[in-house]
Amino acid sequence: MLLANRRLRATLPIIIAVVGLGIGWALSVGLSGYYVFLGISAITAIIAVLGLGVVTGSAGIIALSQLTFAAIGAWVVSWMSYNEVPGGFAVWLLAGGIAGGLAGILIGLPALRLRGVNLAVVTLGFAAAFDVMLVQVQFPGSVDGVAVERPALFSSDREYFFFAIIVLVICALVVSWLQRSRIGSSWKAVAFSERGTAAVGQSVSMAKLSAFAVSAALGGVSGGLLAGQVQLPFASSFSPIQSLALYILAVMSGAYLIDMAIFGGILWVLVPELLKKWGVPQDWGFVVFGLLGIQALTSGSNLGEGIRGIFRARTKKRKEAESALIAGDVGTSVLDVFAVPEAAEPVPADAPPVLEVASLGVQFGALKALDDVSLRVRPRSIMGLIGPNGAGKSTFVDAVSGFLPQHTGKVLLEGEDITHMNPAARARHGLRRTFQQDRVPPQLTVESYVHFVTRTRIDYDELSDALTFLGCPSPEERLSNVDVGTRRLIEVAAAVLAGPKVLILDEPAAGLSHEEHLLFGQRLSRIPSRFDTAIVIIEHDLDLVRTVCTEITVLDFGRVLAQGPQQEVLENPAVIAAYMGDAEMSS
Ligand SMILES: Nc1ncnc2c1ncn2[C@@H]1O[C@H](COP(=O)(O)OP(=O)(O)OP(=O)(O)O)[C@@H](O)[C@H]1O
Repeated sequence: MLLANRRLRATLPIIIAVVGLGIGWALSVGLSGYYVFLGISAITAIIAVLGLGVVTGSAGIIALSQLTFAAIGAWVVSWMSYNEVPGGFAVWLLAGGIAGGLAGILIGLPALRLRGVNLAVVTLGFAAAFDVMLVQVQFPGSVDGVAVERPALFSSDREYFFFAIIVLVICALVVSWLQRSRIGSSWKAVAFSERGTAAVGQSVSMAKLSAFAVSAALGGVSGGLLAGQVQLPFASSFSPIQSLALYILAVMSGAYLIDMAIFGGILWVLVPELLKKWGVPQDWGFVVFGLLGIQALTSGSNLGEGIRGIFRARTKKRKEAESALIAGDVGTSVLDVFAVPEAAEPVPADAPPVLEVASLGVQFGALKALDDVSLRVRPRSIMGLIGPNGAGKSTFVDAVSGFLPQHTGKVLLEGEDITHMNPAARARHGLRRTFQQDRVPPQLTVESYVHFVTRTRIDYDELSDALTFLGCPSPEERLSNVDVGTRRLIEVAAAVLAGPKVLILDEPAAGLSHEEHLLFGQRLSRIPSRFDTAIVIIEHDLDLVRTVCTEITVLDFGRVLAQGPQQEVLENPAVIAAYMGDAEMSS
């Protein structure tokens, strides 16, 4: 049943594409001439909105120049048609898309440094500047009235409508595939947390630039298609105000969902048409889109999420009822379910450390947050890093994982100096970390998140076993449906499954109940031998530290107060004094 569902989900885009083509063909022969024209306009808008769904909806980047990329695509197609470049319309369209994509990368470069309003200003400024230039330069052929040549097989309006449907289906399939791929996950991750993205070895710049490139390429294709539709394109079709309205439409509809991008593109054509029918100037359409956008931004949701929320709530209720029935039959301990074999060889006592930190120092202004901190982590060991609030534990994790490059001292991973690597490179080398705050992008499913973090596809059964062992929900579960405590467990599970040499966990059990804490401890203590991973855990709950840690390092005021085997450290009078007043210490 599960397998059948998974297969259906994998082939669903193809089935929908075939059905879409069928409907498109039926519409191309059934609609009257004017509606065919409107249909083509809707398709060009849908493709542009699909692009915005990638850059804004998925990657969370404000981009207000989508129709400028469309203008670039239209210009390239017009120029190639005017100069009779061999290959025909399909090749010109592809070239228009590539030109749009390249322009997107250029405009995306500032996005690596800018955010929010500043980025909005840059993209809108680019749109305005290009608009002025376009009015001067004009589209090739527009002055002497040389029309863009449509594809030979699709030269009539009806045929061109079907051609546009084919292009839309291809674009939607590509977007659907990208959204499900690791690169699509990186867009959603970067929208949620740049630090979280870098911590799993994904370049933040690459995630942002690829989103810009794909989005702008779709803009280019949309413009190229429009050039073939109108055959004599004009600058007024690509004005910055229209880009702005299209952006609002994408935000309002939730255009990272393909069906909602289609809905948004249809609205783009439908609203002005209705206004025209009612005798209202069509420009009032922008006001309508603006109001819908304000509603979406103030409510913090969009139409697509709203509709899906209703369906998900129903499915959740049904699943809860089903699992309540099944729960009575389960007798096996979750700890027994896991099938991954134990790592074979025990670690020799004189094995070199897998992580060595030497004389680490971090200064914030006058404050020495870390001062000459050194530690060595043995392979497959669990080291507890403890200390009072403000002792420097999180600063230590940030420095070791590369998020505080201004630190002094050295970090060696299996003897290799990684001090000068950025966080993503350190992660790829096998030093992974989790965060005190939730950094798990809620738009993903558990499976796609694990795929994103591990950078590889894990066999479904193996993944399910590992998730069960770590107390996580099933691979299909959406992260937006689980509570923060569980999301943090999933973060740990994914990091473990990435097979790091060293995994640093920053208060991983925060948000769990006391019983869950203890169960988590039991699970955690089995990870090093099963996954051949060493763990450094920051934890305030000394019960958990006692349960899982073989070695402990205590930080106080940024310095190492004590270090060594668990019992020895916890009985150290200086450590007890540092924790004085902390009831947990004496328990
Ligand atoms: N970005 C920063 N700028 C200035 N001071 C900072 C910064 N980050 C941390 N500090 C200071 O550095 C010291 C160490 O902070 P850190 O968060 O590492 O402690 P911690 O041991 O993790 O505390 P907690 O257990 O409360 O998380 C604190 O005095 C903190 O105020």
